[in-house]
Amino acid sequence: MATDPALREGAARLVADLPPAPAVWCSGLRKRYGRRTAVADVSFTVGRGEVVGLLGPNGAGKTSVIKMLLGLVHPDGGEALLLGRPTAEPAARARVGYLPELFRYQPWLTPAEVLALHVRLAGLAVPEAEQRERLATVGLAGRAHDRLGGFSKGMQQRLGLAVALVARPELVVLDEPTSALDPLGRADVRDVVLALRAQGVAVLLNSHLIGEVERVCDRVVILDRGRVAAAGTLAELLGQRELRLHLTDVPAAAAARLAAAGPVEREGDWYVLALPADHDEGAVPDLVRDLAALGARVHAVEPARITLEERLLGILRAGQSADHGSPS
Ligand SMILES: Nc1ncnc2c1ncn2[C@@H]1O[C@H](COP(=O)(O)OP(=O)(O)OP(=O)(O)O)[C@@H](O)[C@H]1O
Repeated sequence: MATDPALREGAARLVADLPPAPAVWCSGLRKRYGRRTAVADVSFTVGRGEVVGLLGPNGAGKTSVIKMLLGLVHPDGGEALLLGRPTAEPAARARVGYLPELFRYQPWLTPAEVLALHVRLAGLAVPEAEQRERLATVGLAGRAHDRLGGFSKGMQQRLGLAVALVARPELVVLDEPTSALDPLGRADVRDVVLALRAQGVAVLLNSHLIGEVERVCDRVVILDRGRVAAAGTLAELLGQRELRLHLTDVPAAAAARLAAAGPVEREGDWYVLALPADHDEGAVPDLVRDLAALGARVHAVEPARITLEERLLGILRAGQSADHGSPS
């Protein structure tokens, strides 16, 4: 069938004007190893320039999902696209940097040689100065020409991060990037992730260090037994803000005023009030004024918010008790 060149051009313009495909898109991913289901049903998206944390207990399926996304493990079901291309296409992975959970580089090579090798494998021309910069980013500038045989685990992990960054990726997948790092190294990785986001590079981060995820991630996907147990922005997941009040001599009218403000839990003289998500700015000062006017003695008022760790534990425990309660 002959196609009209004007029509073809118009279609090409339309496609060029579309927003870029997400960095990661997956739907209904499934994987079994023998009789064990590692991944039952996983769908999520990582937008361009977005930092998404993958959380979950041991064996939840995080590494299996990452390997399916990268085309290293063949899924039994579902679909995945990397930067808009099917993961099975090698071209899909050309602009993806990956730091695997377990890896070992050849001990006779130097960091400079490892980076040069990965640049060649990626088929890119990255100048040596830029490769040296990547080593400096991960704190290995002074060790560029030392043999890896004498490197500590943490230094190898730093090199792994440099490898993931060297070929100018548009998406970086980090599987437990800080497991061997000291606190300074962890802070360095945080800075690297934030710098990547500032450059518009998307990051998928699998880490058991929840505080780390809470500090750098825009969104979190929580996996439990091969399924997405919860997903959302930190504001969505941790949305409920709490107010801790230290009160004594609380008359019934003040207790009623407090209860009218939202659900309250009492621990001795401390009252923990869950503020409604849509509370306005005046709600807290109005409450404190009313409590005092009604005769309560107000010793302290502290804002509080549940941590991601508390939320994660709540989700996982709720999943467990739902399972125990359901008929088998
Ligand atoms: N190659 C494999 N062969 C057999 N079983 C596997 C294989 N890889 C993973 N599994 C199983 O699949 C399940 C999910 O494992 P996976 O490594 O994806 O979990 P994870 O969430 O990354 O765990 P962790 O936090 O401990 O690294 C586990 O029960 C694991 O034993």
